[in-house]
Amino acid sequence: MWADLARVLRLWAPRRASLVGALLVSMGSALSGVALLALAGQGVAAGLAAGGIFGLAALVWVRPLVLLRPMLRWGERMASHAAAFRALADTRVWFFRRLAERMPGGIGLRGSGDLLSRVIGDVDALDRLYLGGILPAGAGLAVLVAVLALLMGEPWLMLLVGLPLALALVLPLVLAPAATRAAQRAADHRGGLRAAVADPLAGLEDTLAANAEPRAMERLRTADRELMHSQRSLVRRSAWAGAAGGFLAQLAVLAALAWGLAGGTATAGMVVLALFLSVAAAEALGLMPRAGAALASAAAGARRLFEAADTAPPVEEPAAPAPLPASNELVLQGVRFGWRQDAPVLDGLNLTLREGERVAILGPSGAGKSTLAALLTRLAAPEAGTIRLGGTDISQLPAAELRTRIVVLSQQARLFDDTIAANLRLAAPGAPDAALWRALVKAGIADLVRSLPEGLETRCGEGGARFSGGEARRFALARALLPPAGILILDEPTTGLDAAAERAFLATLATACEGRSLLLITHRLTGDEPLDRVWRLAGGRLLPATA
Ligand SMILES: Nc1ncnc2c1ncn2[C@@H]1O[C@H](COP(=O)(O)OP(=O)(O)OP(=O)(O)O)[C@@H](O)[C@H]1O
Repeated sequence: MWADLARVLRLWAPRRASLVGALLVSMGSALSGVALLALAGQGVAAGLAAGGIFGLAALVWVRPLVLLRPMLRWGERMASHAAAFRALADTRVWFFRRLAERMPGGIGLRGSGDLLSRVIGDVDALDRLYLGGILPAGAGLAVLVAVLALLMGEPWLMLLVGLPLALALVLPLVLAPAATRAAQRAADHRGGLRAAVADPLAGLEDTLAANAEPRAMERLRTADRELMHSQRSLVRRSAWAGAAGGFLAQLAVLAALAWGLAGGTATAGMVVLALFLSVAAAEALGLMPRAGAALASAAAGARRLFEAADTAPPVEEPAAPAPLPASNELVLQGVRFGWRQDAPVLDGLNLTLREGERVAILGPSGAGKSTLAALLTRLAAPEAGTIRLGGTDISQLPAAELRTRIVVLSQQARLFDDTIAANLRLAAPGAPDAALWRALVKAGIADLVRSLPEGLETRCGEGGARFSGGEARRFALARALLPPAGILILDEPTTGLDAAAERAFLATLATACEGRSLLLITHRLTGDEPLDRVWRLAGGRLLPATA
């Protein structure tokens, strides 16, 4: 667990200044509490010794501290939370980027709910490392050092008071590893609960149509029970740790009292000081053992994050990238690839797509057509053979640059819950409205957008729910047409269109793809497609369609 937590700290290195700054404020705040009570203690002790009006000098110093303390408290809260939130935001972006690089090959997680739990819940849990672990430990350490320094004149008293306080400070380090398994279970169950909510809600229509809501509810109840169970175990540990911390703090008070009683009146001044100091330390150190559970939760979150983030990316970026070639000619030679090692989907595939050529690849379901599109956009890499763009092996090209040349309209192209304009600009940020309209015209959906009161600013709804399947498909095509890519791959572009719409769509294809190479991936052809050549994908290879 310590290695995971250390890695989190390394991730937060760019925020070191604000994190350390807030830690110093927190230590200052804790020390001001000690100073306040130490001065009060001295005042009382001086009063006891003089037997009259006591501690006037102490009172002079106490007054500014009375003001300073709440101000430092306020500053500590503000600074520490701001620093922690910034560090968490960085972590979330880092994690999202790592996921995005690994998702195309299938990251092997339990689904979107679990993934969401990792991006939100597990990242949030990391704040306990700082707010629940480092910050109180820093403040506690400062207080302990101050107490020891102030009692140094009486070594035995220092030892008796300091020992239980030091124990309270180190207890979390002992308790945290033991709580890790419970924290891990709680984090996993939280992920399970989110999945149990998100999955049936995402497919609500199917859930209702299959009368499956009682089963979905049962799954939710089970996930809830499991989460409650693991959380209870974690809370139990935290409660025991809290009690242990309280006990150790009281022990320090008791030790000071016992030492005083044993020493008689000669030691009264130091005893009063020690008593006041133990009370001040109890605030900073008494709750310290509970930090063990906080550290365990942070470690569990970190482990789940790194587990997902460290999955091997399906495609490595080139160490020394080659420049984008001028030509858009695509040549595939002897390409072999399988999603599982023992099951090749493509095996010895050859294909040449010349500039401006329009080629169709036919094949039954599962033949590997979409797999080919994934290889061409470097969402996966061939096990053997080469794919060259303008003579350069695409493994030498950065994926992002390659995708400015090769654009795919995938089978599951998705509209996001945003405006039509934002959905289109996903492919070409900064594209002017005129370019959006040109793409909409080419995709044959401009008239519909013109008829909408809010035009380009109309929201699409989640998954494009605001539009029919065919309309959503045309918007996705417009998005694919927007960037000036030389090669367009259309994977089953007419899915969801009726026969008339399909014909109309294919009729627009020639204009839509003007000046670009086209690779049309489909189960069947209608005869309306503007094609130069047709291939059939069978047994992992391409054969002429007539063969
Ligand atoms: N990400 C993936 N992880 C594991 N296996 C995959 C993945 N994508 C595809 N496959 C498998 O690879 C094989 C080819 O799938 P692919 O989607 O390329 O076929 P397809 O020809 O496009 O089929 P369809 O026309 O039904 O879309 C199938 O057996 C499929 O189960």
